[in-house]
Amino acid sequence: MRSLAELDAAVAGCRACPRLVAWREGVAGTKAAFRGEEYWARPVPGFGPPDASLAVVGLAPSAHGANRTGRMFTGDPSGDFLFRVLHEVGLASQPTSTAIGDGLELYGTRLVSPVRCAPPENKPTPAERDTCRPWLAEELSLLRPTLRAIVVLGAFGWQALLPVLDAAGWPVPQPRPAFAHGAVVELGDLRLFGCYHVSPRNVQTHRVTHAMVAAVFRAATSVTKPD
Ligand SMILES: O=c1cc[nH]c(=O)[nH]1
Repeated sequence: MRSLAELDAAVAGCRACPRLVAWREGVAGTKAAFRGEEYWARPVPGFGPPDASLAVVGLAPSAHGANRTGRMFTGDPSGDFLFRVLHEVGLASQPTSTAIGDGLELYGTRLVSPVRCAPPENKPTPAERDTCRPWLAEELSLLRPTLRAIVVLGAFGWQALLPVLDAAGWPVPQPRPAFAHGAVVELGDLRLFGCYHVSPRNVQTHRVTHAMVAAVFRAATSVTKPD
């Protein structure tokens, strides 16, 4: 079995989905605010320690966020929101995440994604989600010895994750539970928490607020850090 660092390196070299390869590379440098910056423009590995007890499942890197910086949720408005919450609940060393090398550390928490490449309009196809699935499956199996809780940001991540957990032998109920904000599902020694995605649209429409997301992460940390 390879290590998480070896998996991260393999993820970053993936070229399995021609549409996503073309998009992640073609979109680099097209936003005025970041013109002249060198983009990562590759698949984005997970971010956080290999012995994390909490995983956070997002959707996919954004074109000018993680696809630019090479780190999950780093450099986009969703990340700006998420890292403020993670810092507030004691899971991040600082409330901001701007670039690899900015000093940010996550405590017991790993950010993972069902799709590793930035997709057009933030919408991966079902075929792209399925092609990307083995990366998520392998990452979760490497985290398994310490993993006790997963916060899933949005229905896409929920629907991508449950078949992975099922196939890996976690006791996923049938029919599979539906995504909802505030959903909590016990899978033996693992607890899943549903949370609306922290996308700019959800934040601007007040579908999701800082307090709502912080409450989910506090519930999750009560599992991973019971004292
Ligand atoms: O799920 C998401 C959304 C925005 N940025 C990411 O890196 N992941």
